[in-house]
Amino acid sequence: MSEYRAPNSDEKVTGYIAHQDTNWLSIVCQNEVNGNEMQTRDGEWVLVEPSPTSLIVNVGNALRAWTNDRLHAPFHRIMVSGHATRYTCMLFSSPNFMIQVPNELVDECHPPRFKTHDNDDFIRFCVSEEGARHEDKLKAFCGL
Ligand SMILES: O=C(O)CCC(=O)C(=O)O
Ligand SMILES: [Fe+2]
Repeated sequence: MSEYRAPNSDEKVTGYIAHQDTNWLSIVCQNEVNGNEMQTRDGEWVLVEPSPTSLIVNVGNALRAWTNDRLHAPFHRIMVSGHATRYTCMLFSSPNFMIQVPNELVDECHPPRFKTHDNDDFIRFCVSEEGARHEDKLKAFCGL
């Protein structure tokens, strides 16, 4: 669970800086207080506004690697404003095994994008000083 305190102002403040998830999939349920913004491939920030009965399902870098970059792991950030505290409940699924691009996803138009790697090593890289220096941590860690 996460709690994002209400800033009690109309101005948007950062609750969580822009990042890509390291895992396979993230499933997020929020208490009807918006704040999750996703970046499109064109660099535009879009507010995610799920219905009260919807969940946000987000692709992380592990699934991006396994699909040879075909699934996009969007940068996202949490921006909050107003007087309501935002709560989210999240489920992260994270593979703790080797990630190898399947042959079926490699062809002339889609050359291999990532070296076979242990996802635990990738997570360690993400939280290291070296990892912190890179915006696209997956590419920096195992990009081809
Ligand atoms: O609170 C949210 O909507 C998502 C939080 C998030 O992006 C994360 O914990 O990785
Ligand atoms: Fe996230």
